[in-house]
Amino acid sequence: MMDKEHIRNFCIIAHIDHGKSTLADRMLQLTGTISDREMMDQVLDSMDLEREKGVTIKASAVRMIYQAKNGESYELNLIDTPGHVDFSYEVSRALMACEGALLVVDATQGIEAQTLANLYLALDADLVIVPVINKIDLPSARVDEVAEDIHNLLGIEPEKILRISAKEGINVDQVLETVVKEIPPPKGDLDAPLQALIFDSHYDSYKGVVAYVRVMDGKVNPTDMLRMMSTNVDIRPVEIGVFSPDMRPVKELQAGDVGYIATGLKTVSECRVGDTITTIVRPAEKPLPGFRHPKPMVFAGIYPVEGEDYEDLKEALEKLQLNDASLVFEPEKSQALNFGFRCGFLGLFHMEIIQERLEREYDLDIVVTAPSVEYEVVLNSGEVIRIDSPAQLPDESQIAEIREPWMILQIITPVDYYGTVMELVKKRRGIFKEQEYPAPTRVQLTFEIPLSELIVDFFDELKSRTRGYASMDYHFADYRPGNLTKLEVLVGGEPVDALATIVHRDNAYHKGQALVSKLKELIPRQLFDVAIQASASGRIISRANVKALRKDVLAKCYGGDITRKKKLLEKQKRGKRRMKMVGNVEIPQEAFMAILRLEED
Ligand SMILES: Nc1nc2c(ncn2[C@@H]2O[C@H](COP(=O)(O)OP(=O)(O)OP(=O)(O)O)[C@@H](O)[C@H]2O)c(=O)[nH]1
Repeated sequence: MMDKEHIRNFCIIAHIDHGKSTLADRMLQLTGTISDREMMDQVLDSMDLEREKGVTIKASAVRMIYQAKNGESYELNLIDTPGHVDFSYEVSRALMACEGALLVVDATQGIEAQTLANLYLALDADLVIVPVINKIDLPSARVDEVAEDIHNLLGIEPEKILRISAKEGINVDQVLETVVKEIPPPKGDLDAPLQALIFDSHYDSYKGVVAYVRVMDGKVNPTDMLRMMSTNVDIRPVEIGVFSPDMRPVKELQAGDVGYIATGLKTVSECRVGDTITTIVRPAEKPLPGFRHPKPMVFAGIYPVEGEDYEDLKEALEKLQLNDASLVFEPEKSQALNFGFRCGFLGLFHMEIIQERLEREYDLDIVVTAPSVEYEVVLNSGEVIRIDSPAQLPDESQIAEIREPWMILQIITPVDYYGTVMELVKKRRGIFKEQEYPAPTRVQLTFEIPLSELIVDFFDELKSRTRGYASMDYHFADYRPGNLTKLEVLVGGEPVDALATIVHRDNAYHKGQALVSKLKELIPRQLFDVAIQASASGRIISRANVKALRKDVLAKCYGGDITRKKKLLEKQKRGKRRMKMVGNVEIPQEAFMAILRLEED
C-alpha cells in the first residue's frame, strides 16, 4: 500500500462528448494500466456487455500507478462519473470520493450547460479543479477563446490552462503531472471508526452486489462484520479489493483508499449509492452527510406488444434493476394494452436508456406510453394522494387542487438564439428568472418550468431551434398548484386509458384538436369507420373519422403479381408486430406517443 501522501483521488467532469472517456483511456494507456491491445475498446465506457455476462469488471473506478517526473511513484484513482443530467445525485456522490476534478472542455464547443452543472457540484464538494481544454487538434478549435472563458469562470490564468488532444495523445502527460502537483492527497484518520462511502455498485453473480467505496476514515479487513448505515443491512464481505483495472483482492483498505467491498447481497437496493459502510464492532457515530434515495420523476407504462412476452419483459426489467436501483416498476393493467408495468425513471434520458436496452439487449417488442410526472392531488376531503398516471386521476368533482413538480432549468445558448429559446420556454409555461454571460457570445438563461412540459419533446425542440448549439440542465424545485385537467381520447366511442394525459386547462382545447388530427394520421384505415374523439372535463372538444377502407383499395391490395403480394403481406406482418388491438381497432405504437409529437405553432 502507498502512503497517503502518494495517493491522488480524482474524477473527470465534462459536458457530453467533450472527451471524458477518451482522456481516461489515454491516461490508462500512458500509465501502462492497460496495454495498447486492450485499448481497442473504450474501457471506461463499454461495460454493458460485460455486466450482462456477469464478468466482474466495470471500470467506473480504476487505479493507475504513475511514475512522476520527480522520480516518485503515485497511486492515481480515477473515478468515473455518469454523463447524463438525470444522474446528478450519483455524480455528486462520486465527487465526494475525490479531492480533485479534471474539468474537460471541448475547444470547439466551449463551456456548456453540463460543464457548469458538474463544475458547481464539484465546487460544492470542495474539490480542486484542474481545467483542461481538449480537442486542440481540430481546425475549428477556439483554444484561446475557450481559455479566456475558463479564466472568467475560475480565475485561472489562461496560459496556465492545459491544452490537450486526448485523441492524438498531445500533452496528456502534462495532465498526469498536474494531477500529482495540484490535487491534494486524501486526508482521513486511520484510527477512527470505519466510514466508507459507497459511490457506485454493480451486481456480480458470484460475489453479489459489489460496492465501490472510498474509505474516508478507519480501515476495513475482509473479516470485519460490516453495516450499511442507512439501510441497516449487515454483511460479512465476500472480498475486498481494488480495481487495477480488474478486481484484485487486497487484505486491507485504509482511509484515503478507493476500492471495492463485495457484499454478497442480492439486490442493489440494499446497498445504496451514497450510503456509509461501517464496522459492527466499532461503528461510526454518524453516516457521511448527503445520503438520499433518488426519487423517480418520470413515469411511463411499458407493455409487451405480444401478451405472451410479459414474463420476458418482467425478467428483463428485473435484470436491469440489478444494476440500477433507481429504476422502479410495478405491474399495471391497462384496458387498452392489457398487462404491463408502470415504470419510474430519474428523468427522460434515464427512460430512453431503459427503453433502448429493453429493445436492443433484450430484443423485446414493447409499447411505451407517453411519460407522466407525479402529481399531488388534494381531494375535497383534504386527503392528498400521489398519482403518476392520468388513469389514476379521480373524478374532477372530488378534486380540490392538483399540484405538479416544477424544475429549475438552465439553458446555455449562443446569443443569436435568445429570442427563439425564450419563446419556446414561454410556450411551455416557463418563467424567466435570470441571465448571465459565461462568455461574450453565449448566454446562460435560468427558468422555472413544470416538469410535465420538459418531458414532452422539449430537448429535441430546443436542439432544432438552436441548430444543436444550446445545451440544458435541470433539477427539481418544488410542487406548485396548476390549473390542470385530464385530456381523454376515445377511439370508436371507447376511452383508451393509455392515451389519456394531464394538461393545463388553457391548452386542453388546442392539444385535444392537435392530438385527434395526429391520431387520425397514425391509426390505419380499418374495415369500418373509426371515430376519434378528445374530451376534457367530460366534454367532447374535438373529433375526426378514420374512414373505412374502400372495396377497390382492398382489391388492389390482394390483386397484382405474386411477388408484390408477398411483399405486401410481409410488410403487413411487420406492421402488425407493432400494432395493439384496442377493442376491435388496431392502434400502432406511434399513436401512444402521439402526444409527444404534436406539431405546435
Ligand atoms: N479530434 C478529437 N476528437 C476527440 C478528442 N477527444 C475525444 N474526441 C472525440 O470526441 C467524441 C466524444 O469523446 P468521448 O471520449 O466519448 O466523450 P465523453 O465525454 O466520454 O462522452 P460521453 O461518454 O457521452 O459523456 C469521440 O468521437 C472522440 O473520438 C480529441 O482530442 N480530438
